[in-house]
Formats: sequence, C-alpha cells, structure tokens
Amino acid sequence: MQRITSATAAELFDIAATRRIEHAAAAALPAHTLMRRAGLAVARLAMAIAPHARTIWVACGPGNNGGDGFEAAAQLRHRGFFPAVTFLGDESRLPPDAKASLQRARDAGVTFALTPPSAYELAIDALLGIGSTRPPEGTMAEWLAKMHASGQPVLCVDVPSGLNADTGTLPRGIDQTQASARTCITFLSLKPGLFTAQGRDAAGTVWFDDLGCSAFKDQPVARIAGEPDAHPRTHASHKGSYGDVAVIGGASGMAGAALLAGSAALHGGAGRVFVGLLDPSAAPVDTAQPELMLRDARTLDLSGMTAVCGCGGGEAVQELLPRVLSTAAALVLDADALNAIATDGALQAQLTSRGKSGSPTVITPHPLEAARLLGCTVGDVQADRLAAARQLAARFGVVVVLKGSGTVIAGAAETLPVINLTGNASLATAGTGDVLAGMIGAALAMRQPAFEAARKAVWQHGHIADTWPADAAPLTAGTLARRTPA
Ligand SMILES: NC(=O)C1=CN([C@@H]2O[C@H](COP(=O)(O)OP(=O)(O)OC[C@H]3O[C@@H](n4cnc5c(N)ncnc54)[C@H](OP(=O)(O)O)[C@@H]3O)[C@@H](O)[C@H]2O)[C@@H](O)CC1
Ligand SMILES: [K+]
Repeated sequence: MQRITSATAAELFDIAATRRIEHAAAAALPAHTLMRRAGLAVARLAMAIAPHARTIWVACGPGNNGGDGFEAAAQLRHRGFFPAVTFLGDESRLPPDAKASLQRARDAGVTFALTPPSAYELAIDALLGIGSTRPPEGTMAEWLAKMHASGQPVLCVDVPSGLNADTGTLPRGIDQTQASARTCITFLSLKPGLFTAQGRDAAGTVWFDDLGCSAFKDQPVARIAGEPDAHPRTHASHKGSYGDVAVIGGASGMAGAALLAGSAALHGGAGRVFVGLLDPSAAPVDTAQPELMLRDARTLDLSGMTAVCGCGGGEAVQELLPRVLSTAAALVLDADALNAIATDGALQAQLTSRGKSGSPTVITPHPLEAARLLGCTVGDVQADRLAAARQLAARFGVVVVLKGSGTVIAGAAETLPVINLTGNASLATAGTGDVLAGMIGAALAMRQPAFEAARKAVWQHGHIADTWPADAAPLTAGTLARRTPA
C-alpha cells in the first residue's frame, strides 16, 4: 500500500484499461483472491485512520465495490472492531466474488442493518466503484449525503461513489467534496479521475494497493510525475546563460499583472527580465523591483527572447500578437493573449503554424479560456479535462497547461499528459496565474524543453503554496513570485 503524494511518479489508467488489468489478474489467481486482498487493505487503512473507532459504518452497493466492503467488514470484525453494514442491492444478483464476501461477513458475525448507525467514527463508502453507470439517487444519494454531512472521516473504496474515474466529475447533486477528512484507497491502477476536476476534493488523500498484481500492465492515459529534476547552475555561468524573458502585458490599469510575471521570471532564475508595458503612461521603473527592465512593449525586439505575453494585456495586446507570435524565440501565452487569439482566426492560424514549426510555445488557459479557444462551454472542458487539454495541444501544436484543480499539462500526441498534484486553494487569489506564466517563461528561457519547462514550473508553483509556513503571512501573488513569505 502506497500513499500518493506530489512526489509520487506513476502512470494513470482509465476504466477500460483497469478492467483489462483486473480480468488478467483475476484469471491468473485463485477465485476471490483479489477481493480478499482488497478488503484486507481497506480494513488495514480503516484501522489506521480510526484506531479507536467503536462503530464503523460500511455502506455496501450492488456490485463488486460492495463486495470489497463486505470483505473489509469481515476483516474488521476478525480484528475486534464493530462494523455495521448497510447493503443496498439485491443479494440474488450480486456478482460471485461479492456474494462470497457477503457470506464471509455474515460468518464473521458482522452486524447488518437497514439504516446507517446513528453514531459512528468512520464511514466506509463501498457503494459504487468503477462500475458506476448513472448518478446515485434515492437511498444511495441519501447515504452519501449523510456521510458527507456527518463530519466523520470517510474512507472511499476504489473511487468515491459516483465519481467518474476517467474524468473526475461528480454527478449533479452529489457533493462529496466538503467532509472533514476524506481518504480513498484505490486498487490495481491509479485512475486519472482521482486527481483532477472534482476528484481531488472527493478522494482526499489517495492510497494505492496493486493487490500484488504489478506484473499486469496496460496502456496508461496520463501520469503523475513527481518532483522535477533540479537544474544545478555551473559555477562558470553568467546571466546570459539563463536567457532573457520579456513580459508583454500591463495595459492601462493592469501593470501589476505584468510586473508579477516579471518578478516570477526573475526569481525563477531567468538571466534578464524585461517588462514591456502596453500602457504608455506607465512608470519607467519599478522601484520595489529595480532588476526588472521596464520598456514600452512596442519597442522590444523579441528575437532571441522568451516572451510571456498576455498578463494584464487587455485588448491592447491584440495588435502586438502577430509580431510576438512570429518573432519570439520561445513563448508563453496567457490570459488576454489567449482571449484575443480565441476571437481572431488569423492569430489562430499563426499560432498553429508557430506550433508546427517547432518554436517552443506554452499556453496557460484556465477552463473558461480553454473553452473560448475550443469553441465550447466551460462545462464541456471540465467534463473531461484531459481530453480538452489534449485537444488544444493537438489543434495548435503547443504545450497546454490547463489550470484548475489537478492542472493538466498536455503536449505532443506521443507524450503522456501529466496531472499535477501540487497546489492548494491558497492559490485561488488574484495574480497567481501571472506568476505561473512568469515561472514557465523563466524555465523556457533556460532552454528547457517546453513540456518539461511547463511541468516543472507548475509543480514548483504549487509546491511553494503547499510548503508555505503556517505561521507566515497569507500567500499573495507577490510573495509567491518572490518565493518567500514577507
Ligand atoms: N472483481 C474483483 O475481484 C475485484 C473488484 N474490485 C472492485 O470492484 C469494483 C467494480 O465492481 P463492479 O464492476 O461490480 O462495479 P461497481 O462499481 O461495484 O458497480 C456496479 C453495480 O452498481 C450498479 N450501479 C451502477 N451505477 C449505479 C447507481 N448510480 N445506482 C445504483 N446502482 C448502480 C450496477 O447496476 P446496473 O448498472 O447494472 O444496473 C452494478 O450492479 C471496483 O471499483 C473495485 O471496488 C477490485 O477491488 C478488485 C477486485
Ligand atoms: K466507492
């Protein structure tokens, strides 16, 4: 059993691949072996989460996910705990493995009830796993709501019930994202839906148990990538070794966004950082950050530079985009640059030809910006974030950073997309996106390949937030850019 953290590197498998792994493993092992192992793993984790629990509510559904629950209840009872099972299904229609585990729970003396216990210290959600086909309703929805509202810890078996394990979406009306402590133990494969969209909040802390079946492989759909490699600086290096970043943005009243991106690029290690402001009346120097070289955006020669374009760009950025797209050696497109491209076919064609020419280009849309670029709704993007990121990457030939819970980084078709596991809700504050764009710009300026530059910067951006000292001032975009609480 392995706890999954932002340092974990592993491949992710969709439901179809997980089914193939399950079938291959089940065929190679004696009957009921997988479910016994799964139930034992659930029981072990339950005992670790709630070692002093008097009552453990085990909610079991109509399929093999419920079977894992029966098996866990049997194992818990054998170890002196008092699991109370509520079963929502038809015994005569249980799959054979689940039927065997139901009998084992009965033989162990587990208590069965029609309604959940009035008090319990841990709930085990074994209602639905990867066989979920429709939104939970009726009693099942009520039980899930009760678990959610109780404030007691919830341990989800394989996946939070109702969660789409491929996409991380929950059905409307099924809110599993607010309970006090949520844990999910998943079997045989790590599923992408546990790590993006609503999946992260619904699953909480994820544990993985391969049930002794690591030899069974299949085709992954994505990966979590762990901590990126450090790029140590050689002693005999100089500022020219780390490249030039030019931030293009900061239209009237929005200079702060461009300055934040510039600060992030500077602290991200770029050799020199220019900030090309679109507001002609902007101050000639930022006295708080004198290292930033402020220029009029229209006068900057971008050849040989990494441009970070769009931060606070407003509508003014549109007229500069043809030149930025054609001359920047490497490019990060964010915010208003993306909105401008979304409404301008000629700019889209230019971005596509830039992507096809192999010039390093990273775009950093949030879901609404991604929807505008794809000509669909935010709901469509969020319904399958991996697919949306892949589609954007394929359409423009660029690296895509689709922001949000479980940021997705997608590039060329032959590169597995990455779901990033660092970051938390403290990043939901103005300007953090500008900081990310600047950090990616710095990594590109240091000549890291575009996908790796994006992956590394996204990881670090979230990691800074994750390791922000609890007793420090709250994280702001400015302190995030400087990487130091102040
Ligand atoms: N085989 C093994 O040894 C191992 C199995 N493992 C475990 O098995 C899980 C997969 O099991 P599974 O395929 O039986 O699917 P599962 O998620 O239990 O649900 C299917 C049932 O639910 C029903 N149903 C669907 N949606 C519903 C809804 N909204 N509301 C109500 N009912 C609904 C559906 O009915 P139907 O759609 O056919 O009407 C069907 O009866 C997997 O996630 C893992 O936990 C692993 O531990 C490895 C070892
Ligand atoms: K479940």
